[in-house]
Amino acid sequence: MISGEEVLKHNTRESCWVIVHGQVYDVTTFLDDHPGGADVVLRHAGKDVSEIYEPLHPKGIIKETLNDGEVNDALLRSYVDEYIGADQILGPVDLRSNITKALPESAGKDPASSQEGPLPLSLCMNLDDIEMSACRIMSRRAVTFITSAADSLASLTQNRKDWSKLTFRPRVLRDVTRADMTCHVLGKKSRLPFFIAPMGMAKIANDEGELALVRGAVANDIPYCVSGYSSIRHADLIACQKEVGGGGILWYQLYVSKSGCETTRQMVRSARDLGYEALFITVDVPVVGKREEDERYKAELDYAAGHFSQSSSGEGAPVLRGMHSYTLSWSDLSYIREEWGPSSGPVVLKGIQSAEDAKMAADLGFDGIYLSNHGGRQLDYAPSSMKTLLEIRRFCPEILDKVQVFVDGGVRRGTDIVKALCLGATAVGVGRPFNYGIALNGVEGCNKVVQLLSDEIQTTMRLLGATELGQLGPEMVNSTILENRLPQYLSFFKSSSSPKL
Ligand SMILES: Cc1cc2nc3c(=O)[nH]c(=O)nc-3n(C[C@H](O)[C@H](O)[C@H](O)COP(=O)(O)O)c2cc1C
Repeated sequence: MISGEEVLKHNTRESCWVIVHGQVYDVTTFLDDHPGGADVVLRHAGKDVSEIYEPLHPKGIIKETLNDGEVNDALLRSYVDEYIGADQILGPVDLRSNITKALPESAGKDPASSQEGPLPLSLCMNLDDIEMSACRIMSRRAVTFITSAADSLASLTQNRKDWSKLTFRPRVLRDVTRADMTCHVLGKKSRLPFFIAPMGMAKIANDEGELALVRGAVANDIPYCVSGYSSIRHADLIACQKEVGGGGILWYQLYVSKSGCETTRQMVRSARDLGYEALFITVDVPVVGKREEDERYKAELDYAAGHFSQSSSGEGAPVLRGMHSYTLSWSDLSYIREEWGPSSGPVVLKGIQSAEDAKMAADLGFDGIYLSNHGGRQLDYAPSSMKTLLEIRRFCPEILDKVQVFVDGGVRRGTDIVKALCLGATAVGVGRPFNYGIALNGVEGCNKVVQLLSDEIQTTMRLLGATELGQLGPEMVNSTILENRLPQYLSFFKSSSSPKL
């Protein structure tokens, strides 16, 4: 048994201990690999961090990891095994001793303390109402994490603006009693042509986290692409899907970790064995973008605590934010596909932002491409998914017959979704609004987001003169403004060599 006083002495970068649920861990060597950065751990070094740790990490992630043989969620184990060895569990803390507790932090005033309460869901008329209402009740930490985007926010704002630059060309005098929104995605039928985009750490928005999103996906029979950084164990999400009736479609989103090929293989294997129906490999995060509001928030906490960054990287060291593989290349995708296996379901590349890469993915036989700039969180001034889609239509339209195309970023209206479908998208991803929905009222909030979008899609279809999605086509949209802004010259005109997988 280790006393609380003893643990408190280990509060530096050289020796950093923490207590989680009664166990003392030496996390010194893990500091630089902590996904949230070393500073957040160092701020609480020597203390009992259970209350802060709990909402952000899947239950039992450390304990089960170290409990050999009893782990059934290798997706988590592979990650933690990599960083926390058995010798880093130092033993139970003496509960009679003086234990210093780290309390959940908040920099500045939480929106939750504002006088204005949330709007009841029944008074939310669109996704902007849902966002405004959720931001009134979420902690500042949650608002910061969910809303933040890269640098000058150019990609973030352009995402929304580009949807508004497309206008419709409706046909009238058609019988539109019926408006069938069924769509076929990656070999499955979905009731609606949109899905829940992958977002890590959903527990930051609501205690149920990803479970609320799984329940919502099942209840509405739509796909949910679960983030590899889920704050609920993947095994529990799959179990939940079965418990609530087995509808919906769950896809697994993979981040390739910098810790190497074996970790990645293990994650892919576990996702496959758990029964995820498709693998989405995120390829736009060799490093994490410079999300200044996130960084400001952390800096303010440090400043308030009189704690200054103990970052180990010296001056002049390369800035490689995050813990993803920054060497990931086209040729690495072959081992990932091989591990997933040919009969385990489709494989899609998420984060494609140019016609060249779209063509490369199609030529290499991927089942889908997911055009996305990560909700403006990665490269500032990256193209919106709509610009990339139009670029593909102009420079390599033949690939639209070979791969399914997913788009996301700034989608807040049914009209945005219909525009994307008219121009060749198979289905459309919606991110932040689902986090805002569950923040307001768990699965009910998720259902409300689905209901608002589905109502808007149906109405748009009817007003366009379409009774099923197959009738939507490019002639129903005027995209001239965006087409005039497309690049003139693409690199694949000069290169004949594509990598082979
Ligand atoms: C809070 C948050 C967490 C995210 N986490 C992931 C993730 O774990 N994996 C991933 O591929 N994309 C992630 N994304 C990007 C989304 O999948 C999606 O591309 C983006 O949110 C779409 O833009 P929208 O939020 O404007 O709808 C995240 C986005 C947000 C806002």
